[in-house]
Amino acid sequence: AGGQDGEVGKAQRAAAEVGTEPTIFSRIIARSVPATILYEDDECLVFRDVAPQAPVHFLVIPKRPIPRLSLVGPQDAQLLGHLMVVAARTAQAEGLSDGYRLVINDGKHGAQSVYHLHLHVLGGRQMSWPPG
Ligand SMILES: CCNC(=O)OC[C@H]1O[C@@H](n2cnc3c(=O)[nH]c(N)nc32)[C@H](O)[C@@H]1O
Repeated sequence: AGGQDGEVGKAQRAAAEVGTEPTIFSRIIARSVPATILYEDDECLVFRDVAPQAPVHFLVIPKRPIPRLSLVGPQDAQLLGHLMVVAARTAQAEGLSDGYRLVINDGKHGAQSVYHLHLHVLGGRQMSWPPG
């Protein structure tokens, strides 16, 4: 969805509000907003994307509300590694044996629209390259 009201437009508006208030993902963690949850532990939550861009499309998020990847430091390495291991294990559980796309969008040019760090896992169809 192009233009100002598409994901990129949403991303540009969201970029202006980074870290000002809790995101929708904090509400999903708190269960005050519903989501189809695939996995949870002390450090992270995995749930299906509300607007799937592939037959399988889920998000892996840390419970700590890190706004975006460009803000992480060495102290986050263990957590970031955990998110990737959980992404891989959940992809396997979702039957993505033919492979999948793992995406982290950072900031305006990355079309990030929710400023709570999240890993996208998309699978179940042939992905293209380069990404748009
Ligand atoms: C567009 C890529 N850049 C990005 O930042 O992705 C954010 C991702 O979060 C998804 N999403 C937004 N609100 C909700 C919600 O209430 N519930 C769920 N289950 N997913 C949501 C949205 O569809 C997008 O893929």
